[in-house]
Amino acid sequence: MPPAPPVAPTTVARPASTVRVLSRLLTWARPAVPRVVLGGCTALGASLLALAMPQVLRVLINGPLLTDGSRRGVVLGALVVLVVGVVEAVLVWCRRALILTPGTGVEREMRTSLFRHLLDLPVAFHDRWSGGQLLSRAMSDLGTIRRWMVFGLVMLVVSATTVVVGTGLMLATAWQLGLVYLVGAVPMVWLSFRFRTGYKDVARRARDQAGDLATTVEESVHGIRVLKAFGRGDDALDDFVRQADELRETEIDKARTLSRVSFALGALPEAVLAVALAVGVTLAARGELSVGALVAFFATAAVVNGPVERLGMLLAMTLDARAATDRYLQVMDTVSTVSDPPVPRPLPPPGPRGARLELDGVRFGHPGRGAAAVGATDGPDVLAGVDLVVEPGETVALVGLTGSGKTTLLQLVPRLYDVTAGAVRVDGVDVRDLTRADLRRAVAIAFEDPILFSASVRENVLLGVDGDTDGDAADDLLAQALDVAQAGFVHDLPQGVDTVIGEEGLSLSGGQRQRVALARAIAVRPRVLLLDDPLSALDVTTEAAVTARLRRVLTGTTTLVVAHRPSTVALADRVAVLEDGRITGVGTHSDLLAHHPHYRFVLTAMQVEDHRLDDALHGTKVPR
Ligand SMILES: Nc1ncnc2c1ncn2[C@@H]1O[C@H](COP(=O)(O)OP(=O)(O)OP(=O)(O)O)[C@@H](O)[C@H]1O
Repeated sequence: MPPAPPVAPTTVARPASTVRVLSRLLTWARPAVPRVVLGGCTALGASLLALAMPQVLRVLINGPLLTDGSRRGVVLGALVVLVVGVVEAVLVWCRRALILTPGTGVEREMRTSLFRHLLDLPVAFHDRWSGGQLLSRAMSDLGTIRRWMVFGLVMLVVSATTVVVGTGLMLATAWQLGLVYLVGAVPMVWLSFRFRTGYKDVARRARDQAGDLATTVEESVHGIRVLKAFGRGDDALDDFVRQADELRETEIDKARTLSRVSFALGALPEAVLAVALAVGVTLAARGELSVGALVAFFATAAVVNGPVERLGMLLAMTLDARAATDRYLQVMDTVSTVSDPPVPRPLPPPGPRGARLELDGVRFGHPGRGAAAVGATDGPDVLAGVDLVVEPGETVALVGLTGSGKTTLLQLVPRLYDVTAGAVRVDGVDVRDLTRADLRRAVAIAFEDPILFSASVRENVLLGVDGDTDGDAADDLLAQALDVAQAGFVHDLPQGVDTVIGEEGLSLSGGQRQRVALARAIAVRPRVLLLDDPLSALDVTTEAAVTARLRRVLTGTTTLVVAHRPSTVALADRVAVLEDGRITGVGTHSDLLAHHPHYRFVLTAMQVEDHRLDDALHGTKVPR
């Protein structure tokens, strides 16, 4: 069963007012403003023309119709109505044509900015944010913002203006009836205000729950093999249904809140008009109001009532857009703590034997899940003062018990995380003083769990190689990297190195994926190669062959390798023991074996694990 998705952490204090939040969309929407404003003007023009119609009616009724019965006047009036109607239709079409394209442009721009920012944010951010929450921000939240921008915003402005102008016209046409309408508007304004407060929170809750649901789908699909293998499909379904029910409840809550206000905004104007009708007819009967004015008042009220009834729906769209914008800005406002220095330092020219790697008093603790800020280090120190030097061209194996921090230490070198104290230096330069591009050209890492992309073997292996490397040089790098990583099997794939190896390389075996991932690190020809037990899925013979080739070919590379097996340790020049967050011993395998009790303990644990795997493979009972 997939773990419950974490609640997305809040990373910045968010502005409270809806106008302020939505106005920040201008950062991306600025190029679209002229067309949106023009579209809004045409929509407003159409709406004002609709309001003009009753005035034409009034003139017609009070003039040619009721007084002299002139046919010419009636025909003229009818022509005016026709022209006004046609112009109104043209204006509505213009609004749609003007606003459609810029809306999609803004959505695209915002989506690209979000993706760029996600790529820039440090691993610590991605540790704490679930994929579904980010996916729902990139897709449905941005869709909501686009719809609001091209329809909700424009129609809200147009409707509000129509209501104000229309009420003014009603007052001018028949002030007594206008006053009745104004009195009726007071509860409508109050209701709208109450609606705003209630709907805002529920709109945000629905979006967060939709993000959690997306996370559950993503995790379940990702872990489908585990769910099936352990027969936990029903549990996963139960979990999904529970979350889907929660979301449904929230959506119903939203719909109820909206329908209450929509009902009130639909019924109240009608009730007010009923009162106005009674008053109006009485006044007309007494001769205090002309029939033309009475008809014009009600025709205007009919035009105004449409926007009033729509106000609830438009307010709901606005509050949905606010919730979506809040969620979008929550990510965009997160400042990347791992960034390039203002004045970067260059690396000295590479030496013939690789770089000197130095860890000096390095401390680091993973920020706890749900921490308030990416840079927060409220977790305990995993590394509590690591001192280690790997000389140029040297291969050092890093050993320690499970969870001692070996992977964490490796990840500090290419700045996947930044140290909280101390420094990591490559050829004497603090990695934080280098641009990330320079650093990642100098340092390459191969992980134990190799992530391959849905692309050809060639693209996967050359991922870290400079894009402007010419074709032949890239082919050489590819061939050599595949050779060193003993990944010759790729030539037997249907299209050789051009075979697309499927989503995350799932069509390859674990050992094959590891070798392609290792080739990817080697192809960079880095000064420092970091291997996080990247050969764990290989048999001992292939591992020995790979390591021997590595040592022969990568003479200009300094290697730090996390070792989980005695066979990996044996291939290193020196071994460093990580214990309680510190390096407590560095030396050759035999030195440490003789003098370092913790090393002996770790090695014994490795051997037991190795035998257990071996026995398991050969069907022998494993003593515990
Ligand atoms: N992303 C993370 N967020 C929070 N804690 C983490 C994270 N990654 C690792 N840890 C914690 O840091 C500690 C060190 O983990 P690390 O993976 O570095 O150990 P390791 O020595 O490589 O373990 P192993 O030998 O099992 O691979 C562990 O207690 C682990 O739970």
